[in-house]
Amino acid sequence: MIQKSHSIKNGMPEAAVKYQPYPQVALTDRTWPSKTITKAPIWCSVDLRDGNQSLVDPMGHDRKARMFQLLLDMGFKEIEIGFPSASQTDFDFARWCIEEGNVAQDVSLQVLVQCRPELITRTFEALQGAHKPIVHFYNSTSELQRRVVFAKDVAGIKQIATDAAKMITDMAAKAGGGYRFEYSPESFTGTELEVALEICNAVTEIVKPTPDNKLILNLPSTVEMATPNIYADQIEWMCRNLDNRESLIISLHPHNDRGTGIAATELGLMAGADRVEGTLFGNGERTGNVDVVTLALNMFTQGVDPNLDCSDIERIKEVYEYSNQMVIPERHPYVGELVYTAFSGSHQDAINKGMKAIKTANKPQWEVPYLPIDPRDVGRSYEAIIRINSQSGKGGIAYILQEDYGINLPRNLQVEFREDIQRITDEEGKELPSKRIHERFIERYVDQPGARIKFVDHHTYPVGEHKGVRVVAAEITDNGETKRIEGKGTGPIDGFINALSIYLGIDLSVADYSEHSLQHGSNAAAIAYVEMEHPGGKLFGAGINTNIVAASLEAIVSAANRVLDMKNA
Ligand SMILES: CC(=O)SCCNC(=O)CCNC(=O)[C@H](O)C(C)(C)COP(=O)(O)OP(=O)(O)OC[C@H]1O[C@@H](n2cnc3c(N)ncnc32)[C@H](O)[C@@H]1OP(=O)(O)O
Ligand SMILES: CC(C)C(=O)C(=O)O
Repeated sequence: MIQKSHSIKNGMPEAAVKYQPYPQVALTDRTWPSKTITKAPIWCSVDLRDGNQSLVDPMGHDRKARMFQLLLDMGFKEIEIGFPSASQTDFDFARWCIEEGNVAQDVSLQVLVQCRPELITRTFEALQGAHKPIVHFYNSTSELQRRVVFAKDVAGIKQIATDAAKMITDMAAKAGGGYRFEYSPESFTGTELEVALEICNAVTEIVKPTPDNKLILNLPSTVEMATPNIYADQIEWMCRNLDNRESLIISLHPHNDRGTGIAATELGLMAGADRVEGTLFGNGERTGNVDVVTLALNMFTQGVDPNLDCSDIERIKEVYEYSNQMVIPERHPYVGELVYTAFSGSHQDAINKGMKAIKTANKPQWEVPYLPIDPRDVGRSYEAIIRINSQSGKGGIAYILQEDYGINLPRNLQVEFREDIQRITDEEGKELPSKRIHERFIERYVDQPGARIKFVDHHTYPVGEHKGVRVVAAEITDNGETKRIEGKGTGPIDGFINALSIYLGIDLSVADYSEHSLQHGSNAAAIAYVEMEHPGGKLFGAGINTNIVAASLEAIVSAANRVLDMKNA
């Protein structure tokens, strides 16, 4: 039984009694902090092995085959297809990949095996006929596992690794060569560096790699135990001290127990590693393996070609969800449903302005606030960039009306309409879809069901001796009754507002006016906006018509109706 901690603090056992801090690495002249990642590593997908071994229901043939095809399509050149000595399913899948998988010659199939003779023999059976397969053998080397799991000292653990290395290289030679090898001191992050170095060097001595036929030395963060800088120190230390470094490919295999798998991998690459093993979106044991899609897209957004095709992230997600039978959360980097969406006002305002600026600048560089990547680069659209709820502002509402309906609200109308939308979102406490925002705009400013005044028609004619002044004679309905009204002005807007002011007995004037064509919808209509000054202040009206003058006069009527509503309220 696990001994109970005596002292309790904040309801939990006292941390310093139950857990120990991870030791620092003695590397005062570390160089990785000033390095940058300038090229993609060699990628190896371990979805079909490490990912698969963590699933509630491991993949059968169909789920594996679909994932395998995706990995090939994405451009992985090294794919760990399973642990063929562990199960018939994995054995048969290896045979299928070799015999029917249509694997190009530049792709290496990789399989995992423990350092156990019967499993190694079976692994070679599974690999017969494969082109340059990678035999990946491992044994655990950590202090804890040496003591608790294997009950062996360092020499005994080293012996497990070297015996397997001998057996594997002999079997490969007997089979006529053509194999590649990978060795992992599993639980590396729990292993003293000198011990890991001694065991790795012993394996290297047996495998005898050359610069043309390198050994992959995989240094896994089997369990992530410390901050990412410590992993980077460990990798730099190993890279400096390993024998025959030029004949080695140093590989990372990070897990994500502390939630810093990505950071650890990036720092590990800066520290000198050449290769990364990981899974799509980070499926894997416990909190997962490192997420290779995020890693690749992190590189991409730094201007580095990631050498992995992530251009159809929806397909990657779909296959991930089918094959792993797991669901990707909404906030997952680059792929989550909500990661390209802003609900909050200031973010929406900045995105709206950024998108406009990028269109105007017409430059290839992407620079939109709050969007570190152009969603279209991964096959996502701009549709969901902005969604409206009670946290939203005028910029977001304006963006939606512009993008979805071609309605380009003047700034002061954005402010006015936002107050109306805010009332609704506060009342309902939910997201307001784009369609409802548009319906609300049309109802309030354009259609105005139940409004007192409707515009019907107008014509203008000159006023005898006054140059430039015209009479506007218009037909309107007032609560359904047809009325003829008349006014004077320099143009139809001026004259019509004069006519309405006289008719309603309210002093009205135009404070601002604008219009534009409406590209959306079947009719090529125009929309006009009028900001109307009245004794109680200013407010907006809008009109939509295929005739631009009619649209303007409708906008005046719209504003007048709203003034009347205010007076009656
Ligand atoms: C960190 C990782 O992801 S490592 C990969 C882990 N993946 C898997 O285990 C998935 C597939 N594994 C399996 O299906 C099974 O474990 C098998 C078929 C490989 C082996 O099954 P079994 O022999 O029945 O059982 P089990 O796994 O419990 O064997 C453990 C034994 O192997 C030894 N062992 C474990 N790993 C290794 C290794 N890498 N090299 C040599 N011996 C090992 C253990 O010390 C233990 O020995 P003991 O029986 O003397 O106590
Ligand atoms: C076999 C090794 C590489 C492994 O999966 C791990 O350490 O997590």
